[in-house]
Amino acid sequence: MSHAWGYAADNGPDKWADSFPVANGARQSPIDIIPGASSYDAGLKPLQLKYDPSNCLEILNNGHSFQVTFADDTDSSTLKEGPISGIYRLKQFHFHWGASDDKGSEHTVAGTKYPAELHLVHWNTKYPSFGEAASKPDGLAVVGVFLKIGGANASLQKVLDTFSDIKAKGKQTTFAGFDPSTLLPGCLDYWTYDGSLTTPPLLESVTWIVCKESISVSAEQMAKFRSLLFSAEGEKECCMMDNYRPPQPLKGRSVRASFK
Ligand SMILES: O=C(O)Cc1ccc(OCc2ccccc2)cc1
Ligand SMILES: [Zn+2]
Repeated sequence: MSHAWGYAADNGPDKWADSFPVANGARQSPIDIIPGASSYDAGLKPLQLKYDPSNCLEILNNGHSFQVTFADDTDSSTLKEGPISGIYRLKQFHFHWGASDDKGSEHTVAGTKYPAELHLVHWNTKYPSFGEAASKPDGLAVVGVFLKIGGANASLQKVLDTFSDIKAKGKQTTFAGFDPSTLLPGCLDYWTYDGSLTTPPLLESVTWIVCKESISVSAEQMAKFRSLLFSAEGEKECCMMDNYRPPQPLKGRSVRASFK
């Protein structure tokens, strides 16, 4: 791929293997989760998520999604327990979504697509930094949460209210004091499997933790997601939507469930 990766026909998921051969690797993400084929593991612990809103720094349009970035120089916003060992620090969260409400999530559940999926990205503090951790098989842990059309989500609205400041690629603005735990479902039952980043460089370093329960988003709020741009200021406007990779081959991996 001579030009940067994206989600269009000429630089999208079907083309990523040209520049990132690991795209055809043994532990790629996302996957289609088939509940009946997952195995309940009584040894899986409940997730221990503790986030400090004062770590929330800014929100950025990176041209692929928007992301909310956190200070990760201390253990004040962490993921522990669940399927992982040790302490993983929250680095950022972002979303993937569709052009319409019938698609947009990366993981699917027995073929069902959700309109969007939230990813909370954490890195293993046994490594010195996110960048170092991202290249290790146990380096990252991403909590995935499905968004389902329903009532408006007041917590999500705080994020959407910043969009006028970050409409174009490369725009960022201060976003302080946001508590990401307000975006989590009430029940933290999950599926877990070994996978990868779902965007280039597609590194096979992610322990995926996908919540069974979704959070709500209104159709009007989903329309707001689609008002962001893939394009930078001064470029031909291209609305940000369908920024999801489709499910990848399981290649013999097992998916464990924390619930019966
Ligand atoms: O949640 C996902 O989509 C996986 C994912 C998680 C983190 C992420 O960070 C970008 C990045 C990671 C490693 C190296 C360069 C860039 C990129 C993708
Ligand atoms: Zn993601």
